[in-house]
Amino acid sequence: MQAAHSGKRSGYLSWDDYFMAVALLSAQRSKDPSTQVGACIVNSQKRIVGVGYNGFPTGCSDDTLPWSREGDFIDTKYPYVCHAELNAVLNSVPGNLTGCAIYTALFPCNECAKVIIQAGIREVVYLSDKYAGTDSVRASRHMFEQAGVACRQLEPANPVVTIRLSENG
Ligand SMILES: Nc1nc(=O)n([C@H]2C[C@H](O)[C@@H](COP(=O)(O)O)O2)cc1CO
Ligand SMILES: [Zn+2]
Repeated sequence: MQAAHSGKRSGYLSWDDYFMAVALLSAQRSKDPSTQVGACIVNSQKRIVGVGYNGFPTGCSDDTLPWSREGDFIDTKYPYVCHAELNAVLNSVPGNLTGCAIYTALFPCNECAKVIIQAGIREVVYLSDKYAGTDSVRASRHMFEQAGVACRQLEPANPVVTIRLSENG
């Protein structure tokens, strides 16, 4: 006989972990061999209004454009790749992002910081800050501070979130 449940399930995902996990799941779509980034935009009603990951613009081939990090600028991924945060904003459902939060796997660069601020997003929640100290991140932090966009590093309640797509194995 199954035990009767008298209370709610424990161990469910917190909102923060849930939105970051959605960002990280989106990152799994990235073709970038070195850094996969995902982002998830959430409105004040805790509804997801946009997701994105880093990749080349629509119609630009993942197989012809370069994924290299080094060499002449034109031969690297950097001039071509759209960052996860930019894609999350551009992919968002038509409407207003004012007052939203963006969950991102990696602290935003200065270009995405401008997009985030101009879109009216008021909070940045990030996991990794692996490029802290670079000019790009310093400029982002400077702009976020001036624009009053709050930034916080997520301390996940659940360090691992498992998603099983098959009942077997
Ligand atoms: N916040 C970010 N969002 C992103 O989507 N990216 C993307 C751009 C590249 O595709 C990749 C960084 O590549 P690498 O320099 O670590 O090999 O992550 C990078 C940053 C860092 O500012
Ligand atoms: Zn960026």
